[in-house]
Amino acid sequence: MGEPSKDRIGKVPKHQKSYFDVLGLCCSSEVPLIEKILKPLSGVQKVSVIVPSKTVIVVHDSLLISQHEILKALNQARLEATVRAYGSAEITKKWPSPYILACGVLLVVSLFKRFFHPLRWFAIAAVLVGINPIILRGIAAIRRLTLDINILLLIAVGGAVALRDYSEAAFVVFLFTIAEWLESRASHKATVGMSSLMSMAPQKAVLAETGQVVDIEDVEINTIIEVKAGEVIPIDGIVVDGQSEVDERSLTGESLPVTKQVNSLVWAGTLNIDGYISLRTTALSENSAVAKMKRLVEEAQNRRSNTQRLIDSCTKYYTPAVVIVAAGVALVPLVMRVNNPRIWFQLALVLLVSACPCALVLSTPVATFCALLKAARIGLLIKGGDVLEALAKIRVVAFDKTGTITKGEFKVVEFQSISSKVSLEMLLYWVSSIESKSSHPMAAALVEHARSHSIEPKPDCVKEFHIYPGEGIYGEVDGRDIHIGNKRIAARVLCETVPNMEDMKEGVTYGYVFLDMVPVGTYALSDTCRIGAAEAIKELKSLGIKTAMLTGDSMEASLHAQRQLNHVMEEVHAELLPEDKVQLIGKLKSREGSTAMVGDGMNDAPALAMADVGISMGVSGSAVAMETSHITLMSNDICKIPRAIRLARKTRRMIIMNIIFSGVTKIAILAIAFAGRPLLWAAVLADVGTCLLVILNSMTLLQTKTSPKKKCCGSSHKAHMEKPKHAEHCGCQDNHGCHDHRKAMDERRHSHCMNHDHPEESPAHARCCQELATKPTNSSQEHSITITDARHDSGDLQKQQDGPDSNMTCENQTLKCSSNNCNDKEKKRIEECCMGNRNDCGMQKGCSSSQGLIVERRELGGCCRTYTKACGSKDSCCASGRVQLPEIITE
Ligand SMILES: Nc1ncnc2c1ncn2[C@@H]1O[C@H](COP(=O)(O)OP(=O)(O)OP(=O)(O)O)[C@@H](O)[C@H]1O
Ligand SMILES: [Zn+2]
Repeated sequence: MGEPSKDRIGKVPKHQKSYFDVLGLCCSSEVPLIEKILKPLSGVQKVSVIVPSKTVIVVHDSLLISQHEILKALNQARLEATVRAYGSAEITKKWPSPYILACGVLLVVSLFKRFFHPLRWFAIAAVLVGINPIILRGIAAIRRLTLDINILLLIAVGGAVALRDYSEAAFVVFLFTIAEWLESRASHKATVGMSSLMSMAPQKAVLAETGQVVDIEDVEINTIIEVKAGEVIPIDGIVVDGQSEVDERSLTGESLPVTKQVNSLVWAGTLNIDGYISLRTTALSENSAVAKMKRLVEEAQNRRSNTQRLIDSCTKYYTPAVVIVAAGVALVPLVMRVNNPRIWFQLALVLLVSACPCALVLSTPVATFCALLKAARIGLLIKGGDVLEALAKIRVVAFDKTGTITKGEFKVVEFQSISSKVSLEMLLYWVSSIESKSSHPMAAALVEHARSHSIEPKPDCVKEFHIYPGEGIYGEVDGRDIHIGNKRIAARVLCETVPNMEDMKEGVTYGYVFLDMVPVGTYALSDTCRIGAAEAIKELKSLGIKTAMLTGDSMEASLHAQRQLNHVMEEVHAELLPEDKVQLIGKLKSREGSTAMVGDGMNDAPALAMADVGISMGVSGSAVAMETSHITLMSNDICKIPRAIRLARKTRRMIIMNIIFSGVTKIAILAIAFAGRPLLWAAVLADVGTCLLVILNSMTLLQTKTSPKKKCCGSSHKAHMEKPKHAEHCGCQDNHGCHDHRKAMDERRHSHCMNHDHPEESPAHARCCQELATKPTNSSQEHSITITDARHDSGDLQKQQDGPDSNMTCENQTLKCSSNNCNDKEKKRIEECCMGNRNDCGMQKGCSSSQGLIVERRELGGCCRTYTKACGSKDSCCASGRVQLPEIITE
């Protein structure tokens, strides 16, 4: 991170990234040409060519070479390049050029030569009018000593004219130019998708102190910047002032706004919907999550898949080979003075045109490009075509437990001192101080537990600190050696007898605190499964994929999770060290075949790297996991895994289809030609037509839903019938029915609608808010449907986990509450239930004190907000937060 800022201070080289739309970029056989042109230019550092969207990205030193000079170099080669303004995709020509149209008209006129013979000269005119761009590009290709489709076509046209087949020549010119135009129109759509990714983050930021507008590249870490309502957040940061709803769709694919307040993390490229916030930046703009995503998507385009490599290396020999054969077919009969050399000559021309492997070369990259784009739109970052290919072949998916299958939001069920010499306060102080240095999800819960006992952790008092992966942590506080962790850590401190905790609640994770070699404290933590988890796994099963759980947690805790999942997981492996996970992945690979691993933490990174496909959770997840993985789920929604696999399989089918299609048409044309009917126009039509069809076919990947039959939450649920209504309600397009925090989301939407007005944003949205204002009862009813359903989704699981009451009751109560019928007794019950159920309202997570941990705030967004805004007092969170709906609106 130090390097770029040095650059800035020194002001010497200024790296610039320029985007060019290059219309003359027809297939990937032109990629080496463009590289040949640009790479030798001084100041050009990196060139990437994205064929499907006809984009060339150049990283260059703007002092040595300007955008304009690069443009000139490209256009000298007749590549029809234009500079793309930041993020905007140029609208390609709506209509074909007048030359193409004139060419077409002249051609049609010439077809009447049967009735009036001189009309055939119109065909020559058509050729002359239309051929200009082909000639120019052909000349440029010759200068570069390459053989491309333009030259092949020129030979073919010249040959047809020599044979006095004027109409044939005109047909070839017209078909080729019109098809090119069609292609550029088709790929424009892909370009738009691509640039919508690129334009996500704005280029300027506003400094909060001075109001000065600066380039985002010049913003250092820890700068305070401001973002007004309706603006896109320019750089990743932590909110230091204000609160707002933020639309994170561009990053996570989730369409419901997330509430942000002080200490929330916000990401560049997400939209601040309705509030004024100022934030402290946590990254340089080039390292923000969205910049990383952009980089990855761009790199993904350049990473060729195996199929593509195969095709590319074949076509290297294909074109010259066909040209040689064509020359042979034309010349040999001539030399041998056969009777009818004309037919052989025509055959040679057909062969020449067929020598262009355009469609074949396009078939993989275009499909891959569309699939990657589609994936990015639903919040899945796939790092390349080869990953997509590997994903289609997956036989087993292994999941890490904590933070992947489960939410990773632990509750402290039990925390006690077991030594008469150590008070509970002392124990809490030691544990929280040490844990505050750890990023393990358990650490957050323990720290929060101490806070709830009014004990502030003092990380500064921790002298030594060490993490034992899979075991726990060690720290030296005020001269005392403290170990915290599981049974393994007991062995490490040579403590032989671990306190017995068998009578604790089932399914919790036990932990021990050791002072030197003596156990002084015990605790138990519980975690719950993500709501979509069981469905996601079931869906994988329906795709014929095996699933396994690999966890560092105890056997009891993992079996408990397995029970929550209704035993859908085929294998459960517990108490694993990071290296055990790697070994197991290796075993799964050799036993079952291609294996994917899904994980979140640092401990999983080696296993993620070992797997054929490593999938990491979330932008907020560990950076190491994101780097080593092949796929990143931008939201923590594991339902997207079966979706991704479906998309990958579909893409594979698409590619195979494309290859067969383009191959078969070529062979058919050649077969007809050899059978004695060499049709030049048919060869051109087949060539450009297949190109076009391959593009259009791949494009369907962008449009269609990747989960056609079953959504992972189970389509039988009522909520899915409600979804259209729901979607319309807030103006959101994406399906988010199976979202992990459906309920929380709904609350967010709810509070979102209650707390702002911005009709200009989206009419549907405004309608939603109006509806809420005028018909509180109605809307809360709709609200409650979703809640019921969320409970329904996880109903069986929750029952097993918490016994008959708690969660379910709480939700039922809220349900009643929100319909405005709460009596005091009920309210009381709800309060109690909320107290015991932190995930519901976030009360005990420090919401009210506005000092909660960042991650928790992020997760708890909606509730916190409703809560602080509406009721302001701890005890009435769930109870009155929603009941007071109408009042808030009139407020
Ligand atoms: N910071 C910590 N504080 C307390 N205990 C810890 C800590 N880190 C690890 N442990 C203990 O070590 C065990 C294994 O941790 P590890 O990170 O390998 O796996 P995990 O996060 O529990 O589960 P998974 O592998 O499914 O993510 C934990 O279950 C916990 O008991
Ligand atoms: Zn919605």
